[in-house]
Amino acid sequence: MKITTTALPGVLIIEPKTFRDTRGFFLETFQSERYASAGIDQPFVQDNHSRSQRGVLRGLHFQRQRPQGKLISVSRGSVFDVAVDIDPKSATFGQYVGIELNDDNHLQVWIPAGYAHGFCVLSEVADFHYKCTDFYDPSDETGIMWNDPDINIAWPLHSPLLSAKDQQLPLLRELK
Ligand SMILES: Cc1cn([C@H]2C[C@H](O)[C@@H](COP(=O)(O)OP(=O)(O)O[C@H]3O[C@H](C)C(=O)[C@H](O)[C@H]3O)O2)c(=O)[nH]c1=O
Repeated sequence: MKITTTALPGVLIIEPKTFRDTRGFFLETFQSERYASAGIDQPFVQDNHSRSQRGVLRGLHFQRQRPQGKLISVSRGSVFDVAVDIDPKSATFGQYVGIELNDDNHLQVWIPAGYAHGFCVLSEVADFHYKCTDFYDPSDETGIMWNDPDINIAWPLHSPLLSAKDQQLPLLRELK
């Protein structure tokens, strides 16, 4: 397993060891001791799976009182995954990292609690999986606009398919 740090504190890119043979491939998508040795040692309490069509963008979301750490992977298709530093006390406040995760590179991203997260779909369909360190609480969910000019994310698409909720998210500068 190869771990790469990013410009955002604690956000890691993980490349699990993939075993390929004439049948296909095998990889361990999570192993508690190995991931704990990389600093991913908070217990996971919920696994999520979303499927989206090409052009969908989900995000940018975060949780206010019970922020979730997320271990993200893609089992089908390709997405551009983004984490944004929304902590005004952070030296990297307002900065983001973005990376393509797909069913060929098998890359994963660890996003600690406290970051905003979103992704857009680059393939006909994408199956998106993430392990969370806290439970879902709809009353605790909020977010920021995908195309916030102060963050200026270089999304690889221009007119995403957004949920009604995501079309009305505030800008980072508007957060209280
Ligand atoms: C997130 C979530 C949603 N739901 C239900 C609530 C809605 O009826 C339906 C779709 O929810 P939503 O539109 O909020 O799903 P996404 O837009 O994929 O939200 C997620 O998108 C970005 C990428 C994230 O990182 C967050 O985990 C999360 O905000 O699933 C649940 O029952 N449990 C959950 O944990």
